[in-house]
Amino acid sequence: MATANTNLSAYDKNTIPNAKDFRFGIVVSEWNHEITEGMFQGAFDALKDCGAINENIVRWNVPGSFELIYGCKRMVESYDMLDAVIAIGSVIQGETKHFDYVCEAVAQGIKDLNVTGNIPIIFCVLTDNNMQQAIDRSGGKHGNKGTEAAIAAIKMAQLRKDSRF
Ligand SMILES: Nc1c(NC[C@H](O)[C@H](O)[C@H](O)CO)[nH]c(=O)[nH]c1=O
Ligand SMILES: CC(=O)[C@@H](O)COP(=O)(O)O
Repeated sequence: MATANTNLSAYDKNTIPNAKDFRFGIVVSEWNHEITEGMFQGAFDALKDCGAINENIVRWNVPGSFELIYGCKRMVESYDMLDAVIAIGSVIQGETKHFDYVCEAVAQGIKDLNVTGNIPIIFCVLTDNNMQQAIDRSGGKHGNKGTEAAIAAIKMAQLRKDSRF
C-alpha cells in the first residue's frame, strides 16, 4: 500500500510501549528545513505523547541528508545511554542525478549503522519528486513521516531492551 492510502500520523497508543524510560536522539538535516522541521515536530510530539520526557530527547542539526550518517554515528558515540536515534531528512528531485546519489548514500549509510551498531537508527528521510509530495508527508494531507518514525523508534527501543540477555 502506498503512502497515499495511509496516514503516516495514525497510531494506536494502546499498542505502543510506554517511552518514559527511553532516551532518544534526533538528527535533523537543514536542507529543505521547512519540511524537516515539520517532521521533527511530528517526531517530538509523538515521543512526548507516548511518555518520553524532554530531558531524554537530544537534537543535533546537520547541513544535509548526506551528513545524517556521520551525525547519527557521532551521536551514538557521544551518548552511551541512547535507546534509538531518528535521522530526519528531505531530499527533493532536482535537474541532475545528484538526487539519486544522495538518496542512495543516506539509505545505505543508515542501513550500515544499523548492521554494525547496537542502537537502532530510524530512517525518516523523505525522497520526493517535488515539494508538494514533501509537504503532504511532513504534516500535510498524508500525515507526518516524523510521527511514524517516532513510533518506530519506540518499538525498536523496546525490542532492543527485550532482546538483551
Ligand atoms: N539537494 C539536497 C541535499 N543536498 C546536500 C547534501 O545532502 C550534502 O549536504 C552536500 O552534498 C554536502 O555533503 N540534501 C538534502 O538533504 N536534500 C536535498 O534535496
Ligand atoms: C536532491 C538534490 O541533490 C538536488 O535537489 C540537486 O538539484 P540539481 O540536481 O538540480 O542540482
